[in-house]
Amino acid sequence: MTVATRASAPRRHRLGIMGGTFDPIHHGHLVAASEVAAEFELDEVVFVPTGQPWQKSDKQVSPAEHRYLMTVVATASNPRFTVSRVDIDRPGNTYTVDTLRDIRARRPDSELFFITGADALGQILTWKDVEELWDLAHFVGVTRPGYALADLGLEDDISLMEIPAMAISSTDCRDRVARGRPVWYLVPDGVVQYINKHHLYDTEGDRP
Ligand SMILES: Nc1ncnc2c1ncn2[C@@H]1O[C@H](COP(=O)(O)OP(=O)(O)OP(=O)(O)O)[C@@H](O)[C@H]1O
Ligand SMILES: O=C(O)c1ccc[n+]([C@@H]2O[C@H](COP(=O)([O-])O)[C@@H](O)[C@H]2O)c1
Repeated sequence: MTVATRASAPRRHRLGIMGGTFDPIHHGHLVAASEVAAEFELDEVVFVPTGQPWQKSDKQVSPAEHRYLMTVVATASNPRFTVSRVDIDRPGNTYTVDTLRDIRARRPDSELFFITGADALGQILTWKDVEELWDLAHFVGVTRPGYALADLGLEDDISLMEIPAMAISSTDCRDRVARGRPVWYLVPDGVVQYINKHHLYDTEGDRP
């Protein structure tokens, strides 16, 4: 006798995407990715350094290769963390709609989760082609000290999540290096060494 069995659909690969300028990457970014990965049972989180962050065009941003390599150094010890060059290899301004299309094209079998901090989430309605984003990925907004988690009325498309408060910003890390203050324990050790080796941010000639 043969027994008919219904094949259950295989679980789709769950891919988190942590986009950022990462100038430099710090422990706030890493904790956010780790917390969302645990909560949403993600198989992988890909960190995507921006190419040209158009909403930071009034600020000086370090060369993309430095930001990319610091991201590689920072994530190397976590087997579930990877880094993508899609945004830095695409010419022109970086838009998340392009990031998500490119990653979907490369990873068609994955379910995508885009991770943003409360400050970025508060700006999301100003992003290019925002209405297309919800079809490309599920968005997860995480808490960040100093910013309120905006309720955008998009609860079907955006999950909000409280994470351990890490009062760290890349701006503060850059300012610290410029003033000769340490960034040990704010950024991974390898990133401290990378900043030191390449003299990033030390406009006054001081080292981290
Ligand atoms: N301490 C933090 N806690 C939670 N999320 C964060 C934290 N720092 C950054 N993020 C989030 O990580 C993403 C990338 O941030 P980004 O690379 O711009 O870092 P940043 O510290 O905000 O940099 P800058 O100070 O230069 O603006 C954004 O979604 C941002 O909201
Ligand atoms: O798509 C947009 O128009 C857009 C505008 C601003 C920021 N983003 C994305 O938001 C993420 C965080 O950006 P940032 O500038 O806070 O580092 C990063 O992946 C950016 O590409 C995207």
